[in-house]
Amino acid sequence: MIDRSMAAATIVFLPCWESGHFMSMVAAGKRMLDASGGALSLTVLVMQAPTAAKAAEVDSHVRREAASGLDIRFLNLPAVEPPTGYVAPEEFNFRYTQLHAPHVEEAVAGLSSPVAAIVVDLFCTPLLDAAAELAVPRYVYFASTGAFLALMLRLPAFREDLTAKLRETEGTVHVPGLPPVPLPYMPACLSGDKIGNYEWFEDYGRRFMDASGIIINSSIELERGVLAAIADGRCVPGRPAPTVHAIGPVIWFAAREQQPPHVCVRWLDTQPPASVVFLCFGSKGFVDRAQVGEVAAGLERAGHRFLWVLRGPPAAGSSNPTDADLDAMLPGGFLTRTQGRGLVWPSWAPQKEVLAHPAVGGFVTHCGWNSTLESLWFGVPMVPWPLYGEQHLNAFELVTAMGVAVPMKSMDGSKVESFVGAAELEQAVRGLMGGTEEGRKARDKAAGLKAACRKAVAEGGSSDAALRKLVSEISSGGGAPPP
Ligand SMILES: COc1cc(-c2[o+]c3cc(O)cc([O-])c3cc2O[C@@H]2O[C@H](CO)[C@H](O)[C@H](O)[C@H]2O)cc(OC)c1O
Ligand SMILES: O=c1ccn([C@@H]2O[C@H](COP(=O)(O)OP(=O)(O)O)[C@@H](O)[C@H]2O)c(=O)[nH]1
Repeated sequence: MIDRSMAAATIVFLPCWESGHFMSMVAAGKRMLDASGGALSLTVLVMQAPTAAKAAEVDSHVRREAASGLDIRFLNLPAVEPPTGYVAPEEFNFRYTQLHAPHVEEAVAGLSSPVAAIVVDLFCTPLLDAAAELAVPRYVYFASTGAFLALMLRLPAFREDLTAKLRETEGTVHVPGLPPVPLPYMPACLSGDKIGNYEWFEDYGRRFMDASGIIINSSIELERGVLAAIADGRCVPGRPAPTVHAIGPVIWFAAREQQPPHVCVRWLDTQPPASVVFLCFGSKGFVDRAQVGEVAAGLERAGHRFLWVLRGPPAAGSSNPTDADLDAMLPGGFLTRTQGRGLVWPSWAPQKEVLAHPAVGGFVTHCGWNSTLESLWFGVPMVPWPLYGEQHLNAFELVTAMGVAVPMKSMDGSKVESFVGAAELEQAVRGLMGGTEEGRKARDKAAGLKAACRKAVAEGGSSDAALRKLVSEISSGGGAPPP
């Protein structure tokens, strides 16, 4: 039980430095604060990001959120020396995170408020050990899909089976709650020549079992099958998985009231309802010049209105795309030929405002989970173009389980090609914008999931109920004790 005579108990959050993870977790924390009705505060322990650019991004999030007036404290952890001699980003991330363990212990020991729970990002589970000594409930925040969680939970127990399967070039993998998943839809780090990263990923999955619960940015309505499979113990044989608290969609909106509308929004204001296809590929997405040519030709031939966020390759030492030089990247005459019916935006775009706009009728997306949830929140059907991470699995789920997306030919059946030809983009865009029965069905399904998402987080909805139960569990000190 938490001692009420002391300061409000605090939930300690340990987010990953990637913006999509960091902001998703802070937004979830705000919901937890709100649901606690003042019984809890939030302490965010901020690891210094491994690059200066990422550290600056995190810093700007922290400054903005710290000024929000909510009961959130941000504490910077001391910097650590980045590991060397790693072979994969997953290994780097694991080791870099783990190096923060003593700093986390020290920071938590120094807090003046009692600690009600510790919540770590899905890629920071090495830090669950640091929390073990404190005998408080410890949770994982999972900023991706239930399907990806089901797969990660399966990795340790099915090591032999799965590694053998993943080394093959054809076949399917059983992700409980999903139809059989063709191998090319496995997260990139688990397939082909990257299989050596299996053990790092397996370790993340194994550590999930040490948590008192897993808080996921999803909802029963979006992923009933996989969430039931996890709850029924179909992922880890002989041992129930921790309770999964599906509190999503968690989406964060920036306040822009004081600013004039963005150029993209002003352009959309001049377009007819549901007439524009939006193309945007997340915080990391860019394509090379050859691929740009195919996209341009595909859009020209499809004949629909479009808003295309086109970014340039990252500068040396960075993984973030740069603003694109449109004249250098686009085929000659493209902008003139498509004037009036297309806008190519070379920089960061206000994606949520774009998806919320009535003129937008479809979204060609890299299937990052935040982008996907934003699309569903506004009822916009998608064409998946997965790029990295778990996005191929997300794409499979959107097409096969949710029915809200129209696949490109390059993603049909058992193969996923990353290079997309003009003809297949043209065909998919035509379908998405209502030219095929498949596209019309995807639009209807997306409208249905829009309603379901909003119902889930409204008072009395499934995600709202899960959030309140979670917060009540944490504030009464009654979460399942860590094993
Ligand atoms: C966006 O920037 C980064 C993303 C990742 C990243 O890496 C990754 C690696 C894997 O082997 C498997 C993954 O599943 C995976 C996922 C992943 O993150 C993305 O997170 C987003 C939330 O911000 C979103 O949910 C996307 O769908 C995920 O793909 C790693 C990274 O650096 C370490 C990034 O900069
Ligand atoms: O031009 C852009 C590109 C991305 N985003 C936002 O950045 C996040 C991307 O997160 P996601 O999980 O989809 O992909 P990631 O960038 O992590 O791969 C989402 O909230 C998008 O709305 C945006 O606002 N403008």
